[in-house]
Amino acid sequence: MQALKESILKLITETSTNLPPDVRKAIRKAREMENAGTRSAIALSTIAQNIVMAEENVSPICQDTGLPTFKIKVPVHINQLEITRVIREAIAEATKKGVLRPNSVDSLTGENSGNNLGEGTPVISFEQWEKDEIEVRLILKGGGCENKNIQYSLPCELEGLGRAGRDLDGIRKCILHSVYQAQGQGCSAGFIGVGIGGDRTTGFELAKKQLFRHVDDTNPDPKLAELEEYIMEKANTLSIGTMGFGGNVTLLGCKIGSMNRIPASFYVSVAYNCWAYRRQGITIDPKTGEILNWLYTSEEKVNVQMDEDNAAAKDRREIVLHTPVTEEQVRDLKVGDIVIINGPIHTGRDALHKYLIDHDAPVDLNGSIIYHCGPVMLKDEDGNWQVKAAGPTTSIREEPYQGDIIRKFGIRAVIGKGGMGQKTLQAMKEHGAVYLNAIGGAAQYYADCITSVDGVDFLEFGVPEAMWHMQVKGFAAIVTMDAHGNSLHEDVDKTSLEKLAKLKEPVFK
Ligand SMILES: O=C(O)C[C@H](O)C(=O)O
Ligand code: SF4
Repeated sequence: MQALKESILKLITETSTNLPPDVRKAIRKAREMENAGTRSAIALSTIAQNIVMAEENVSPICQDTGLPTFKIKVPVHINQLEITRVIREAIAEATKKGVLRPNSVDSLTGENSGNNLGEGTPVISFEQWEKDEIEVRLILKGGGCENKNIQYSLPCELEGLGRAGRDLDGIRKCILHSVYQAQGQGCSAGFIGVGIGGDRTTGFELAKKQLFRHVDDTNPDPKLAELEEYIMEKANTLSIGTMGFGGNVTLLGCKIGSMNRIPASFYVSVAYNCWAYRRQGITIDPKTGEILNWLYTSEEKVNVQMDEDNAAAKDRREIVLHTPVTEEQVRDLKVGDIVIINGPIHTGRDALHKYLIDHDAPVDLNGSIIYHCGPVMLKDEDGNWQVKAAGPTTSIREEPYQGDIIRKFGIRAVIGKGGMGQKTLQAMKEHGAVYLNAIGGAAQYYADCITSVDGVDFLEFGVPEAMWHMQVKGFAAIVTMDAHGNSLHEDVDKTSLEKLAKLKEPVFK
């Protein structure tokens, strides 16, 4: 199997950089459903642009290339140990090339292995089958949407929907609730895989297995097909929209599987996948290791871009900010404004926020903008850092720290995605700061706005967690929390909960 490593490397590269046609089709359809000029339409336009850039640059669609998970089917005589060894080599090589971000972190020490290899990473599972070829499927599911997975134990009480019993209607309620609770934090509009039954482990496995189905297939079980269709229709009435900006499209796909359970347990497990739904598969010749077929392809090229892409945003103020920013400038901003940033900004996420609580910052952060981002970085031949991908990460993880850090260091704006909570909103009001929502997953689009890397601190935290000092030009984001106590995230949460409550009455008897 000489060619196996090359084939796996191609699979990893294709999965990370080129969104499959069925996913593109779903995004295209979403674009057609949103009205031009709205926040969600603008976000989808950026997403579409990013998809095209990733394919052209052969670079990650999103900087979070997730936990690489391989599902492999082999004929009986195949050596699984050899395949595992080759996959691990290919993963390390893809990381070196910047196709994958180094994402494997020791849970006790926090140390990043630097090559995506470590205890439990990547995930590789085998199954035997009667066919002659090898099938390898890969999913790169990022952390933000993984954090939005949810498991319900029936019966239970659900916000907005009341009691969910041990029947099809209870299952219906859980699935609707799973979409509501994700809000924009998992980079909506998303796809869900649902597993009914099993135990806590096999339920989630079944849910994730659904994510390998084609977006446009029909469930062979007519009851589940009906439920999938119902969820697709109703989830889109919640008006959560792209990135939680409000809008007509909240869910892009719903796939449901069912398995037996034991009498005392009744789980509904939901795996939430962001729009950057990166999964691909190949069949391989077991003699040569060469690729025979790609599993998620189509004859026609699906164009995600539209004529409206250059249309101006309707009724929206566009404000250019040069860093450092003054209190007066941020107090003038309102929810809904588009901000274009020029000048130096600094990245910071989980490790940095924890550190800054009781340490000084390595640079002056007065008037600065902090970007919640863990980029993919590569050093070029001259030893200079190059940004390979740099979209925002989910900000809510910094909620316990952010307010204190804004006050302590005089930060004027935070860029991230998914919004933050009351504690941060309060600090922004008191101190004079804003939250700027960038488009999650648009890692190529934002990498393009970074004109140079001035330096890095805390590289010992690992590439994603380090504090990168960058110069940006034309970096666009939307004000979703302002210094007057307004939060678009709170508003969308509230209205979507009201809409969820409208779906309380039983549907499936
Ligand atoms: O880790 C990241 O860069 C992003 C993450 O996938 C997230 O959605 O928060
Ligand atoms: S940032 Fe968004 S698009 Fe990227 S992996 Fe996380 S949830 Fe997915």
